[in-house]
Amino acid sequence: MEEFKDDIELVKSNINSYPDFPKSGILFRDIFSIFNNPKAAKVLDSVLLRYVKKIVPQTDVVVALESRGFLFGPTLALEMGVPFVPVRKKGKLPGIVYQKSYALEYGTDILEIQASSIQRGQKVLIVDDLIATGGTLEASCQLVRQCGGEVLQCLVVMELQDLKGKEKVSAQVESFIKF
Ligand SMILES: O=P(O)(O)OC[C@H]1O[C@H](OP(=O)(O)OP(=O)(O)O)[C@H](O)[C@@H]1O
Ligand SMILES: Nc1ncnc2[nH]cnc12
Repeated sequence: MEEFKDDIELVKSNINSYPDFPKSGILFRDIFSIFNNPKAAKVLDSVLLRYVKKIVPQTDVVVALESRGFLFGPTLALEMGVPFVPVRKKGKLPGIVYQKSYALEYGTDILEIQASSIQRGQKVLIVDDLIATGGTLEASCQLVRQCGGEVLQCLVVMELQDLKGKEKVSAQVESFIKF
């Protein structure tokens, strides 16, 4: 991670934080603010790609999580030349789906994946903007495995360390920015 330090500092300085959103007591870290500064967005894209090429080059499939994971997953998959697969909230994906209920920092929900989206044995990188309690990533790991995929690693831009979300996830989780 040392080689990305300066780039990460630039990205971090472009993340806006909002107290008491969407609920009282939550300090909301807004990933969209990075995209107000094209330089910061480009730097982040480059950090993600360099990291993946170096650490998990064997990735067969990139999975990203609705909705903020979609800011990074499809681009990364295109750049790596591998398929992109979405995990979405309940009722949005057509065809046969697997589903998993989960809890997150400010509520509960159900996630789904298309059953035929991953081939047995494929190595999967899961991408999202942020880990808070880890509920979303853990549900996604379980969905990928239900499809027959092997979770190589979860990669997030931000980690809310106090919530200890990594402890809930049954795969390695890497984050660039710690709050
Ligand atoms: O670690 P957790 O406690 O599970 O929380 C992290 C998740 O919460 C946010 O998504 P959210 O469900 O708010 O959906 P959105 O991306 O559609 O806004 C965020 O983008 C992560 O996916
Ligand atoms: N504090 C937070 N900021 C942004 N997204 C989140 N998802 C869960 N907790 C969050």
